[in-house]
This record gives sequence, structure tokens and C-alpha cells, in this order.
Amino acid sequence: MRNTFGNIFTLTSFGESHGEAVGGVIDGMPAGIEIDMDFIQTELNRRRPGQNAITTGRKEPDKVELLSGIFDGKTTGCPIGFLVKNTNQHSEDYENMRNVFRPSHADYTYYNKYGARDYRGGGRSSARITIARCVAGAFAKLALRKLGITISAYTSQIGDIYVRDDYRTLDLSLVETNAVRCPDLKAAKEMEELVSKLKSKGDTVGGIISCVIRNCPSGLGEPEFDKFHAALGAAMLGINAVKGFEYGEGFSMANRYGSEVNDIFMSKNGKTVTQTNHSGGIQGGISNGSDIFFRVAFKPVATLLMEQHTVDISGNPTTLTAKGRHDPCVLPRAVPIVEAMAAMTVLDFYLLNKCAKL
Ligand SMILES: Cc1cc2nc3c(=O)[nH]c(=O)nc-3n(C[C@H](O)[C@H](O)[C@H](O)COP(=O)(O)O)c2cc1C
Ligand SMILES: C=C(O[C@@H]1CC(C(=O)O)=C[C@@H](OP(=O)(O)O)[C@H]1O)C(=O)O
Repeated sequence: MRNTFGNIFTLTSFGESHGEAVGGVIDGMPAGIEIDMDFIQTELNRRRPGQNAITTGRKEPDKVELLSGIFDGKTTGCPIGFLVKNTNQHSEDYENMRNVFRPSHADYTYYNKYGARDYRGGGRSSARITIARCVAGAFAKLALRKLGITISAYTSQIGDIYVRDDYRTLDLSLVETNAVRCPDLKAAKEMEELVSKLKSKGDTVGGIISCVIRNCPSGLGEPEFDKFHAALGAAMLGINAVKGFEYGEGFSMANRYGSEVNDIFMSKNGKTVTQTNHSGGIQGGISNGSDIFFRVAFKPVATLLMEQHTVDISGNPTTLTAKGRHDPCVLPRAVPIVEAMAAMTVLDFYLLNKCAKL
């Protein structure tokens, strides 16, 4: 089982949702970056379960403990070990799933592959493991802050409620003002109502997160294999419950004409730039210095608090009414995870393509 992300800036994670703790080791973090503990904890708080009425009810403080790689308030360039303890597991809620697979969760494929299964919660497949990504992402953001690179994600769709404007006209400072993390406050209210309604029925709903990376330098990515958008796509598709990724104008390019969507070059202050940015800041696998924007589609949460047909471990048909605490919609808590994965990808490619230290 491989548990490591990245080339130069790497994250190895460990832990299970109902085990002792979740943690990780970050390697390749540049030296000399000032540690802002409040910022790191705030990033974790944005992901934390139980943060409001429309998330899973599991109550975890998710306090992070840094174990190594920091001296005098700055990174030393050595591996950074960190730990977040699990405190509120309620494993007894999973007793009726001990020998039964939840449809569309990871239960069956994991058991089929490894012949072993930690049925308490999602085990290693639980999104609780994304704690490690958010800690590493916070470190990556601290390094990117020094380079002036910013990453902002937000919920742009839940079910059939979506935001019509794009990031250029939205006020992204409003993202943290509401429970669904949507900068369009009218849409946010409708989304929140929809998620609350579904939660009370035991049902779940999917949606889309949009993200923009600003001030990313040109030259990140390789023309062959390690294309920047491919790395970004792999980072996003590796998040639990993600089913789709598009960058720039993505799938809508399929029915457009070249004469409509080519980004025409022009010269601005002695630099070659493009008049438009249909490409989403990446051409030929290499960043061009424009904003990089992309969208990530999430499916509805698999665990429904209502009866479903399924099979047991011996293949016998049965039914399951899941118990436990679950997100009716992952989008609000996935916003910081999308940002974290984007930050890790940008920093990894920066270190790979631009320099060995900041
Ligand atoms: C932030 C977040 C929270 C999630 N919460 C739940 C949850 O409470 N219950 C659940 O069944 N799945 C939840 N999921 C989704 C599962 O972790 C995911 O569906 C599962 O690992 C199976 O993988 P797949 O959907 O990618 O195929 C969550 C995902 C994310 C990103
Ligand atoms: C606990 C968290 O979210 C969990 C994500 C999750 C899943 O299947 O992904 C299932 C639920 O918990 P458990 O692992 O106990 O089944 C959620 O509460 C967390 O993210 O910290």
C-alpha cells in the first residue's frame, strides 16, 4: 500500500478514523519558513467534523501537535512529524456494518483487495485521513505566501443550486461567512436549506467546488507526462468522493470553435500575455502565469441513514440501515482540502521546476 504524495514536497500519512490518531510526515519543506500555528490550526478547524449543524455530528477538536522539523519558530528543512488524536470515535455505531458492505463506500473494494477490513467508521478510507492533507497544505501555503501565490476555493454548486458568476466577479472574502462556504450569499442560503432538509431525511447530495490559484509563476509542469494540469487533476481526484475534474473551460470546450476560445497573445509591459484565459492558466502542461482555475465534482455521501439493499461478506443479499454520524454533503468541509491539495501540488512543482530552496 503506497501512502505518499508528491515528488520533492512529500506527505506520508498514517492513521484510521477510529484508531488512536491521524498524522503524517512532511518531507521537502523548505527551510526558514516562519511557522504560524494559528493559521495551521485555523486550516484544520475549517475541515473539522462537527463544526456546524450541516456537517457530521462527530465532535473532534482536531488539535494538531507538531513533533519535529521546527526550531526557533521556523522550519529547519528536516522532516515535519505531526499528530492529531482521535477522541470521539463511537465505534459501536458500526456494529451492524461489521460484515455488511455499504453501497458505494470503499468497504467492498478495500476488503476485496486486502482481505482485511477495519469496519469501525471508514477506517483508512474515511475522509478523516484528510487531516494530514490539511496540515501539509497549511505548511505549503506558508511557503507559497512568501512567493505571493494565493489559493482560494469555494462551493459553487450543491445539488441543482449553483453560482452563476465566476471567481472574477465574486467576492471571495465572503466564503467563510456561511456554513456551506459559498461566496454568493443568496445561493448559500438555498444550499444550506437543501442540505438541512436532506439531512433530516437521512439522504445526501453532491456538488462542485471551484478554485483559483493566483500569481502562480509561469513554467510549472513538464511538456511530457508530468503536465501541471495532470498533477493538479491527480491531486483532486485523490480526494475522497471526487468524481470529476476540469481546468480552464474544461468540458464546455468540447462544443466550442477554435475561433471562439483561442487565447490570443498580446504584449503587456514587455511581457507576452494572453487577452483571454479560456485555457485556465496552463497550456501544453506548463503554467503560463495567468490565473489557474479549475472545478472539482463531488458525489453524494454513500452512507445513507435509510434502508438500502446490499450484500454481506459472504455475498448473501441483505439490507442495511446505517447508523453513526455522517456528512449529508461533503462540499463545505472539502473546500479546505481542495485548497490544501492545490497548495501541495504548486509548491511541489515550484521546488521541482524553479529552485531547491526559497
Ligand atoms: C470532507 C469529506 C467528508 C466525508 N464524509 C463522509 C461521511 O460522513 N460518510 C461517508 O460515508 N462518506 C463521507 N465522505 C466520502 C467518503 O470518504 C468516500 O466516499 C469514500 O472514501 C469512498 O470513496 P469514493 O467515494 O472516492 O469512491 C466524505 C468525503 C469528504 C471529502
Ligand atoms: C470524522 C470525520 O468525518 C467522517 C468522514 C467519514 C467518511 O466515510 O469519509 C465518515 C464519518 O466518520 P467515521 O469515519 O466515523 O465513519 C465522518 O464523521 C472527519 O473527517 O474528521
